[in-house]
Amino acid sequence: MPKERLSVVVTRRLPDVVEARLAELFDTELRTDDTPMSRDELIEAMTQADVLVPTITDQIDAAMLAHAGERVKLIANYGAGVDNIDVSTARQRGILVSNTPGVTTEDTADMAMALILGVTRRIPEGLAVMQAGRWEGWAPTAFLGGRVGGRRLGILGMGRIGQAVARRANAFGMQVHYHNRRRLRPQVEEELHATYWESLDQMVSRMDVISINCPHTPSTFHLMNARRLKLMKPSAVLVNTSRGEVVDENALTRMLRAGEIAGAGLDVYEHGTDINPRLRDLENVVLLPQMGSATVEGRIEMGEKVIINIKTFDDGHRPPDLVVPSML
Ligand SMILES: O=CC(=O)O
Repeated sequence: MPKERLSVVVTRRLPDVVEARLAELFDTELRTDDTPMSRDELIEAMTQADVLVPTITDQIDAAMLAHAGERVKLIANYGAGVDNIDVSTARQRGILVSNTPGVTTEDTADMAMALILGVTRRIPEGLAVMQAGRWEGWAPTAFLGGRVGGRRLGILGMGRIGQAVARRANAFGMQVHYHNRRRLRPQVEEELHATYWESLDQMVSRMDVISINCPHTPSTFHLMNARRLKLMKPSAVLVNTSRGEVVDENALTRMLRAGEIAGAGLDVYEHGTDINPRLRDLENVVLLPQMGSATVEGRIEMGEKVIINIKTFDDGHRPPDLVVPSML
């Protein structure tokens, strides 16, 4: 008897090629409109399918997993960060969780660098002047930013993305420093010309630019709290392409407004789209709508990862990108 096809529910629209391949391989229910599923729809999907493919904006908490019943066996997250899923509870209930690491590393690092350049070289201010037709020509003292080369960059979280940011920063002549739970191997440190700081406080107080590249976990929530933000030099800039929850957004906003920090480049926010309105009208801030991993290539590769994880599971093996609580 032929094996029954695995049933898969996808919570959001994905790139066409990814949806087509999912539909070819599995008994797949695709989303027809590009709105997020409600809490009830997510629970229902888990009661009806073997595999749920959520995205990073679908919150899957313990209560939902408790309502999900016995059906769902794998949550194949379309995204590298899994802070949207209660991985420990899933594990306890025998549900596997996989993610899509690696494929968005370079794109996200590009965006971190773009934000560093955007803030220090005042790109949005220049763009706004051009778009308003207010440019009065070159002037020796107009739009003066800071030179990126020679600045000290402190990378908070030296995983794949942090290291990719370090490589770019080296190419721009920045001095690379980092703080991480684990120190890199000496050879990798040397390759990246990166100086390790055991004390995050000390690193923060000495850097010109801080780039946040750690995941959001209970231990990184508000790692950049008001006290630590106050340690930053008044001339320093903060860039975040990771998760908004790592930074106390209200404290950051207050300090930016008071001129206690020179600028910020943000791609992520503590409360999703509910951004502190006092951040929006600041000139020394570059705000992006969480587009760090938004490349055509990256989003297709994320889909390929999801498919490989499901297919491997379907074949009776351990999905290659299994997330276990001890990793978090
Ligand atoms: O933010 C994007 C991701 O976690 O993949």
